Amino acid sequence: MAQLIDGKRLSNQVLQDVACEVERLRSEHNVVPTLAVVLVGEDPASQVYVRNKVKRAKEAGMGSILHRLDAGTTQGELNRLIDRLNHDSQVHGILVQLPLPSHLDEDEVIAAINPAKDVDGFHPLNVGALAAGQASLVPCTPQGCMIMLHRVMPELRGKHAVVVGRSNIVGKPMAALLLQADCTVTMAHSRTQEIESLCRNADIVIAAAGRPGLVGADWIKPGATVIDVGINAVEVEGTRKLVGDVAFDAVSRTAGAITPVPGGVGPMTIACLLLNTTRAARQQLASLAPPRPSVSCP
Ligand SMILES: Nc1nc2c(c(=O)[nH]1)N[C@@H](CN(C=O)c1ccc(C(=O)N[C@@H](CCC(=O)O)C(=O)O)cc1)CN2
Repeated sequence: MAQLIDGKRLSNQVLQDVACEVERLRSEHNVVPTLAVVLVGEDPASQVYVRNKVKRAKEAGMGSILHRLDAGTTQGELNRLIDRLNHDSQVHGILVQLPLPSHLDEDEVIAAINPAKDVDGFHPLNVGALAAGQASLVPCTPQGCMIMLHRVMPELRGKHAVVVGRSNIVGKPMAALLLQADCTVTMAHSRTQEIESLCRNADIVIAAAGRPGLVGADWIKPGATVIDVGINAVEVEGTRKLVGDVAFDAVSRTAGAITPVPGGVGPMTIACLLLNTTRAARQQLASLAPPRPSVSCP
């Protein structure tokens, strides 16, 4: 049976580190890292995620401000709120919960966020920096996946990883992070041919396609590590249930290690969001500090 990678437990460890860093920023610099969360509309899943983000931020001693806007909010109104948050020195991180109602342009909203406060790591400047292997704010879900992977595979160098799914939020940044860790990376998607045999050759499979139970036991090499990013609500015998993109029971009998859904990648996403907020606060503090003299004074 595969080793279970417990996202709930690991995320609590990350959140403890976040709480320590929050306390350091407060006691040493009188700064309370603060996250502004923007939710537009009434999407039920988004409301749960946003509530959890605000709750975890408070538990870690951070500031959090929730901006709930109604579903009819215009692009101009949303852009003006982002502009206000960009210029608010008490706000260190800005997150706009996705998806937005269809009349709003997500790309325009993301591009309007100050890249230094873009704790989702979705701004084109942060995306480009990650692709170029430069320091940046890294998207939360892939960052959480890397923490989980490192727990069971301390040495990633030379490992063959297949990422199933090519979204901007998960697939693409995930591939960039695996490349940075010296993995050999294959990206697979709905048009990929022979996807099963590609995965069967992989040491690591990241399932992020958004298709319940897509990855079966016959896709997985014995002993491989499987990270399930899918969070799909399905009805089983009249009851709503959350399942991943991986057929968990079957794959657990083949894989070496596997993440569950729920209790896997989801909690890590929120923990990494708060980690990014402390990093953004620290970075903003450093950019305010007077420059140090480059030569020593006599
Ligand atoms: N601005 C963003 N929007 C969205 C992101 C994101 O990273 N930034 N990711 C997803 C949703 N998401 C975070 O926002 C998210 C999804 C799921 C979970 C989570 O903890 N899930 C639990 C189950 C929760 C439940 O019972 O419904 C789990 O997997 O155990 C956290 C965050 C899309 N939008």
